[in-house]
Amino acid sequence: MPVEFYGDRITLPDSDTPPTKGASSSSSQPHNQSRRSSASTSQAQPIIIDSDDEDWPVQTIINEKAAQGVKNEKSLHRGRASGGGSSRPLDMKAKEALSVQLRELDAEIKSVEGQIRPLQELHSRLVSERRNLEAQLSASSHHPEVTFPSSNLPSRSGTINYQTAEFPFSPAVLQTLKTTFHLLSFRLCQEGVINAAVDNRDIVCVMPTGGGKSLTYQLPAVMGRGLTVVISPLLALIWDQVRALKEIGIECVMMTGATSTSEQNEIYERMKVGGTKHKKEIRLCYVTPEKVSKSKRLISTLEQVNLDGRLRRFVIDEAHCCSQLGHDFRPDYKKLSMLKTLFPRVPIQAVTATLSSKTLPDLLKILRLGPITDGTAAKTTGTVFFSAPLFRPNLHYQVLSKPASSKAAIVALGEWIEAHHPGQSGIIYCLSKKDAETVAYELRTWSNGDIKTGVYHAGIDDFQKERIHSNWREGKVNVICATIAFGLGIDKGDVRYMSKSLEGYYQETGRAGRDGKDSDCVLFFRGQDAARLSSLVYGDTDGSSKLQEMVRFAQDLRTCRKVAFAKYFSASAHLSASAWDHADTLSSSSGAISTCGICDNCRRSPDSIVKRDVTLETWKILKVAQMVQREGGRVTLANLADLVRGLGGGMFGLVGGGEGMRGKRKTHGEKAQLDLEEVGGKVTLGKDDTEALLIHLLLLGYLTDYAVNVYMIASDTAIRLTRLSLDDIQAGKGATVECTFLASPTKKSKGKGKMGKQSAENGGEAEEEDGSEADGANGNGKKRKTTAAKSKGSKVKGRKLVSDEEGNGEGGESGEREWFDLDVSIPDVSPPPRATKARGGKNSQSAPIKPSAPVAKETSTSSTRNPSAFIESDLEDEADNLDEDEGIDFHGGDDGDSFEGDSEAGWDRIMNDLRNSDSVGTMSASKQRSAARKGKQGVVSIISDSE
Ligand SMILES: Nc1ncnc2c1ncn2[C@@H]1O[C@H](COP(=O)(O)OP(=O)(O)OP(=O)(O)O)[C@@H](O)[C@H]1O
Repeated sequence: MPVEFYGDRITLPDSDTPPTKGASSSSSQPHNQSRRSSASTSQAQPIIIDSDDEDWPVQTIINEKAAQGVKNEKSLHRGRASGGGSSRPLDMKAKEALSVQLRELDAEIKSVEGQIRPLQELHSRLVSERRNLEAQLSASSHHPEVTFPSSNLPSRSGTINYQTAEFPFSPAVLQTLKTTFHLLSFRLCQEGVINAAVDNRDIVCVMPTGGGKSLTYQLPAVMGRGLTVVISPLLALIWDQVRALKEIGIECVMMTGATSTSEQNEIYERMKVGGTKHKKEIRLCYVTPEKVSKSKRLISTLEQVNLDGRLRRFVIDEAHCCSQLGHDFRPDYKKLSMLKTLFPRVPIQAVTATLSSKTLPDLLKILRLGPITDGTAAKTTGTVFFSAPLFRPNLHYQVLSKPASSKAAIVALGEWIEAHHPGQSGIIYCLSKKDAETVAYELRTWSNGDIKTGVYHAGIDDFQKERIHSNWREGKVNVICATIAFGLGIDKGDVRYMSKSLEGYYQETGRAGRDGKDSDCVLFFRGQDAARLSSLVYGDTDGSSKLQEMVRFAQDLRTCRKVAFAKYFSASAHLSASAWDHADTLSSSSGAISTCGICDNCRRSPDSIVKRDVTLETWKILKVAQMVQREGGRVTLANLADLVRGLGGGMFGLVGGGEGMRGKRKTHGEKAQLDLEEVGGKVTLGKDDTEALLIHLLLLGYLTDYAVNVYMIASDTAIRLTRLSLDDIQAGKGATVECTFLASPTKKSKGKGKMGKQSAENGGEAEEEDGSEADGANGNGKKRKTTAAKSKGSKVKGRKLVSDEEGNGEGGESGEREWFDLDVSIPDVSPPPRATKARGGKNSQSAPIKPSAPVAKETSTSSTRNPSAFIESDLEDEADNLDEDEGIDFHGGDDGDSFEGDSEAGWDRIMNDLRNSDSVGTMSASKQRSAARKGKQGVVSIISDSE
């Protein structure tokens, strides 16, 4: 009679009485009797052990007779002797007796383990031998349905070059590529990785996003018998891959939290049995890391498959998620270290596109992999390492300046899409779920429905996600407005258009141009975004430093984007800078890298940017920041930009309880006023340039931020300049600070004289600091002229421009502001805004981009290039990131412009539309409440609802 053991209870399944917790048996029989009968009569019957698996009952089958019967019997007797199962408090003697029994049991378990181990080893050896024999047989019969041995003998040097087609199994590999995957040739290091996989090696493979990593494990998986388990982080990725594999007739399954119990039962059964006459063997099983770490049933099934010699390989996709040092750490990935412990002989293949030098050793340690060995000269032991050029020459990177107002940003976005990729596929990555929803709605409204948008983020339920995903695939939706939840793994060939980190940005842009055709990756960026992003990365390991690099990338008007990526990712020889150019592996340590010739900075006209001496402006900014600090105030980046430019009457907010320089205690919400004459007058840079300079000073370390990186203060470094007087600075004393700005065509046409000693330089590094600490004159011995003096003429001209173009010709502050907002130029690839749709807003700001010669490869025009793109967008002002409930002072958006969603009616309209729309996802209830609350309060403040 079978006995079921439910955790701490034993029941007789055919008993009438259901088992009750704590009781040894639910039957009327005495415990002893039931247990004895179970032990004595259930030979060769399974004991079913329930586990704590969350999703379904877990059953580990143990053959009582073969393995544990005697031991179980013993332990049952022990339990009986000690009154196990009783809830009576135990006296000292009984406790001691139990402890003794426990120790005995431990000793016995240890001894049994000792006996099992040699058997397990023997089993693995036999399985391996069997594979060898099978392979030899297959080599002679040329039958592709086999597994392959490590049959490529090392060369004389004792190493193996996997990147060749000289293996006994190479013909079968090529045949599978063509007949099963319908592909003609390999890309990048695919062939090497596949060879190493067929050779049963542990592998780490770093290939660019969209480079074709999937094939490197899918192809070996369909050669020969056995099951390959792919651990992948995202449902969207899993759906996509399983769908694609099924389309080409490969037996694959997925097991996620959404898989029903009956489906799972069937899958487990099929896994255990392998191939039968009626059902083909499952070749690939996709699971989430959560499933692996939580499901004992899955693990026990895999153990059985392994014992049967059919567990071929574990693939860990997006393997960088294992490491806390990576940009996307996931705790369940870390638990994958158990794989090598439980399945020491099953090879592991870790694949990723973004693996930094710091992450690689950590990854090896977590996955318990051996030291790496180069795939082109691999030792016979260790983990074979492959990497491929990480730069994809079909991706055209571009950073566009995001207009200050949300509405203008939508207009810029919409115009860009319609100009370059009308009616085609794209993804707009947004910073938060709310952003994604708002952008989707606004874009669709702005375009009168021409741009069909959909929303995809973690708050959308699985059913809707699937629907949006398939609508997008079928072209019913052109543009998905998404958070990174839509990012990893989405494989739609014709995505053309588009963070918190460059790794994330690289991943996101990797969705574009996966069919190999030219595509655009556009980052809409504004300095204020940095503050908003800062609060989102707060708490992330290295979050701030990663964000700094992202901001540096976005601000950089000179460095080739490919070089910038390479610099960032190439901190070690493992991922050398040249890895962006060549299919190098570990052996490469050369730092040489060519420019891409196709990004905005490569194509930028040399005279469209100017490098200016901004030491005086820097001094003023730092002085103002110090004055605000001394007064007990606090300013955001936008506030500080306004303050130094003399806007808002020099007012700034104070923190409650502080004591200002006038010795008076401040009340929360109180404001103070700044006298800019104390610092020699205002900074006369335009709004955008001032913001750019503030970010530049943040990157140089003169300014720093605090309170979740929202407020700006002068750093300790600031003293290098602020210790000097205005006269000293004007006399050219102290360090020189330079910054590169976009040049306006208007200013340029007025001649270099107006720029003073500003120089327009092309190429080389972006902004740099002279670094001279000498208190004497500048290097050129001349006095430092102020930008104010230099640009005075232009300023007046600017006001006139405003007057001419917008008919509001007012001077003063707003005139200045408008003039600087006119300090923009539309990339000459853009068409003029459409006159038919009376849409407000300014055009996106960018230096004129003209194809510059020589260009590495011919760049397509918008008409010939595959028409769609990948856009990174954040449409909220930094104030939007703050919650008024947090008691943080802020001064609202500096443009006074807000979404319609800021009013209750506006939100209602958005939500109704979102609900009724076929192409746009719905908004969560919490968001609705939040929106309504904000509407009532009339405050431009939106709770950050990031992923
Ligand atoms: N050898 C090849 N020839 C032609 N197309 C290929 C080849 N290998 C892969 N592809 C195609 O390239 C696209 C991207 O491949 P895949 O999804 O494997 O990329 P990936 O490296 O996993 O990207 P990601 O890291 O972004 O998930 C797919 O559409 C795939 O069919």
